[in-house]
Amino acid sequence: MDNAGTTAPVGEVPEDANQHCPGTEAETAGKASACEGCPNQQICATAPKGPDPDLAAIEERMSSVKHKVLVLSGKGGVGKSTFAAQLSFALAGQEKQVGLLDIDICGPSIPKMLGLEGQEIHQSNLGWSPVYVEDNLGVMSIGFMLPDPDEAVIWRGPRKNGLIKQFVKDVDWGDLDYLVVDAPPGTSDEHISIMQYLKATNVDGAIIVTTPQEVSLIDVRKEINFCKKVGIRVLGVVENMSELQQQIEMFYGGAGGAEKMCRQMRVPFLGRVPLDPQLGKAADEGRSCFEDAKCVASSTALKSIIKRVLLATEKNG
Ligand SMILES: Nc1ncnc2c1ncn2[C@@H]1O[C@H](COP(=O)(O)OP(=O)(O)OP(=O)(O)O)[C@@H](O)[C@H]1O
Ligand code: SF4
Repeated sequence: MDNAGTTAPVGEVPEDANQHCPGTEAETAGKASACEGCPNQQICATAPKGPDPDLAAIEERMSSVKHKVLVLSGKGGVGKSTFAAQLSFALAGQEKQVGLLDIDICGPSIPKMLGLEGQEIHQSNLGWSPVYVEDNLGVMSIGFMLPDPDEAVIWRGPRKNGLIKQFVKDVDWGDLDYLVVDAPPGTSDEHISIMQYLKATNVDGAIIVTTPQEVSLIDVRKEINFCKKVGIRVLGVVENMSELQQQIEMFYGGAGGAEKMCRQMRVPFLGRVPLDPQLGKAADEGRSCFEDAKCVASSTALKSIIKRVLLATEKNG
């Protein structure tokens, strides 16, 4: 799809005034104007309480999105963005209308993984227009706003929160079957923000990506507990890079750790994706692995996982 159909490029994200407050002892503590946009508001004792006036606009915007799925991981580098990108390609390949939202503000890799590096966001009278891979696959990421992809984004929580709010309130997604949200690793400001904004809008749930290593699984347990705490359903866990194609177990402990952990934590196990250099190559080149015969090992595994995701979400209506 031609992305140039709209008007002026969106400029730099405006500076958020509230970068100063480390916690409840700030001199501005509790003043509504100073606290606006701060992701700590839900947990801050001195934050002014009251409904966020933007929530109604977010609900309105999200009312045209049928299913919302978050892709999370405890640790970085486990393949979460790769999974989110391939999930989006797969859903779009099934004629679904798909939006992929990258809220990894400090490390946006989605533009590269979708082959959209160097693209810019445009604005129309309906809001920010996503960048389109295909007519039915639109993408939004801070990566489109950075003049240099190597530039480091060093933002405090309130400013990240402000941008995430804009992503769910101001992006003209249109009617979507699926909005896939790629979050940064861990449970940080971005997670609190997205949960806060999407919770009221019927999120289907979260998919958690991990590797079989125990250090990764420890963080997955935290991630599952975080989801339970904020009331987001865990659709299931994906064990990525689970084995070498030659059946060599790379990680101490080998494959299967995630499935055992899922039984203990009583969450669904969605399946394993093998370590497949062809999948890494497809991700680096911004391509769908489903259209590459060389990716047969990983794409077969991904297809059966995505089938389970579809079953779990479509049961929701
Ligand atoms: N199954 C796999 N086989 C081979 N390479 C993979 C596989 N999954 C992911 N990779 C590669 O591993 C690297 C890390 O993946 P990715 O960026 O998706 O991880 P991430 O969890 O999103 O990381 P972060 O959130 O820290 O940016 C990428 O180069 C990707 O191509
Ligand atoms: S809500 Fe945020 S800005 Fe307001 S007092 Fe608490 S920590 Fe500071």
